[in-house]
Amino acid sequence: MKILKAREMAFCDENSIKLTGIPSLVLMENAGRTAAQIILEKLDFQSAVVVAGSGNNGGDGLVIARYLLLANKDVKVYILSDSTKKLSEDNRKNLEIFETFGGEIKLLGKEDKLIKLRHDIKDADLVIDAIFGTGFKTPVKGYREKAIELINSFAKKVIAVDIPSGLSTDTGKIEGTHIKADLTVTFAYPKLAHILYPACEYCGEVYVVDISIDRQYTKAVKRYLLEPSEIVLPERRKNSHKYTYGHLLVIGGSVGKTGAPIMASKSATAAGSGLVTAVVPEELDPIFENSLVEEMTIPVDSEDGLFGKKAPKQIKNIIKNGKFTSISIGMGMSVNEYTTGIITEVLKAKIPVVIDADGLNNLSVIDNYKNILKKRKYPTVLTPHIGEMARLTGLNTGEIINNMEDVAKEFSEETGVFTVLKGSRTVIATPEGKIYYSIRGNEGMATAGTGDVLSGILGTLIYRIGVEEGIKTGVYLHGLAGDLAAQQTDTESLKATDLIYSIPKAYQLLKNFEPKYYFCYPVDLLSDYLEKK
Ligand SMILES: NC(=O)C1=CN([C@@H]2O[C@H](COP(=O)(O)OP(=O)(O)OC[C@H]3O[C@@H](n4cnc5c(N)ncnc54)[C@H](O)[C@@H]3O)[C@@H](O)[C@H]2O)[C@@H](O)CC1
Ligand SMILES: [K+]
Repeated sequence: MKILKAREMAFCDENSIKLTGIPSLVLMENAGRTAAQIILEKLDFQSAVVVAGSGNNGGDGLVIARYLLLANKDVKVYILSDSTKKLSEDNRKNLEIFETFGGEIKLLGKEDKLIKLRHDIKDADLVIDAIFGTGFKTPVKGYREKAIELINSFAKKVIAVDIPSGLSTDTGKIEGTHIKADLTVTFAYPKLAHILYPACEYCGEVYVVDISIDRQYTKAVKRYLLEPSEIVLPERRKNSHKYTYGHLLVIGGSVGKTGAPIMASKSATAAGSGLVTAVVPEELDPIFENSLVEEMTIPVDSEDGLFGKKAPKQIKNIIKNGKFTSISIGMGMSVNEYTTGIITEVLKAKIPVVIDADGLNNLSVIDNYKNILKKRKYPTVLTPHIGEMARLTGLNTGEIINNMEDVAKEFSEETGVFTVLKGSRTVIATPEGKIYYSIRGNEGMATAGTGDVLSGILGTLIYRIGVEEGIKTGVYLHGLAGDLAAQQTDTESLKATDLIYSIPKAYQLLKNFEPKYYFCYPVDLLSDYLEKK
């Protein structure tokens, strides 16, 4: 499913109304009725206060209020405006319909009625926040801000219509007072604020409902949420052998950092590589031999436990003479002139390459590395975290954190590589400008080695199912393995090897996943599966 920005949603709404001919009141009716249905289904309550703004979000709130009234709930409606003349046309129309159905509204256009609002919020089982939606412009001030504060302080449960009021649709940033919701019902598509941290933490569980907008008007949007129903899985054929499933070359390791390539190699086997070979510094080979059972090693020249002078040429020959199907390089390889030479050789390989960790640090010290990437004719995947991206681009970490999507997109478009920019919400950018987000993963994965696990998974899957699908599935599988591992332990104690052991279960969950939602579905389609321990 796509993830939209406010203007992309508005463009789609406007064109659906103008060109497809669906009346705006029908869209609003669909939005409000389906939201009411979710509220009635999910929550046990008798009384509700609807706090509505003057725009179309408020109009949705009035439709919800009508359906709650029809369901025999006690409904009180506050409109945050001093005059019905200031309401949007569809809002006013729904206000009139609500009154015709016997509903009562209170106009709250200045601070004088806040005490009454506070009293009603305290009395009610839940509050419906329909103050601002996608038309919100920060900041919120005056009595509206106070109303939001009252809701946050006294409501037993808060349901946000479209987006918690006070959050900006297009970013994860928090810029002022905003609603803290327990549940959000949004329309047609999720928006960035529902997905990105920290804003998404204030949305509660997010449901997306279809309101009959015409989706042809979002064709230009190339930003997607990875979904279990769309994930492509590798397949095993009965009549096959290990070479059918690829031979991944893992290159990495140095004294003190042997675990990194070991975890990448083991993850590759768990992700379905037919064969895995780790190229490692010779002096450390016994350590690798000891830990890697199913995986092979090729020791190359080393000095003081680091890749040595002859290593680049040896690796060049290994790649040339072996029948490898992809390479994952960088984990724990350290940075010196020889390792830089190794990266240069690897970039000449005529197979897909995943570069992570020190591989990226080596890359960033190569003059003109962007040109080398641009000229490379075979798929390249870079998996930087924010610090590595800062070294690659020269941007400071703050600039990257605040513009993850744009930074990844520009980098991929400029260099022709696939970028997996890792963070609390990993962003994938393709050379053609597509963006993918995954909502899988958790804070427990902010621990050493989880990146090495991702390198091994990606190295395997970009061969098994193609580069773009391999990255999408790999990132999702990695996050899901983390979520499953977190259920077995505590997020404090989660460790990278737990992820490797959870890969089989993650595969099974994805293989057995059956989408059962139409018109209305949670953003996290696996939430039911993951809650069950
Ligand atoms: N046809 C459509 O476009 C549809 C829109 N829908 C709803 O309409 C919403 C968007 O409606 P609107 O564009 O009318 O915008 P909103 O209802 O989100 O809010 C805009 C209103 O609030 C005011 N406002 C914005 N920021 C403010 C601030 N900081 N302080 C005080 N006032 C502020 C604006 O002047 C305007 O009156 C969506 O979120 C959704 O809930 C749905 O009904 C589905 C159909
Ligand atoms: K809202």
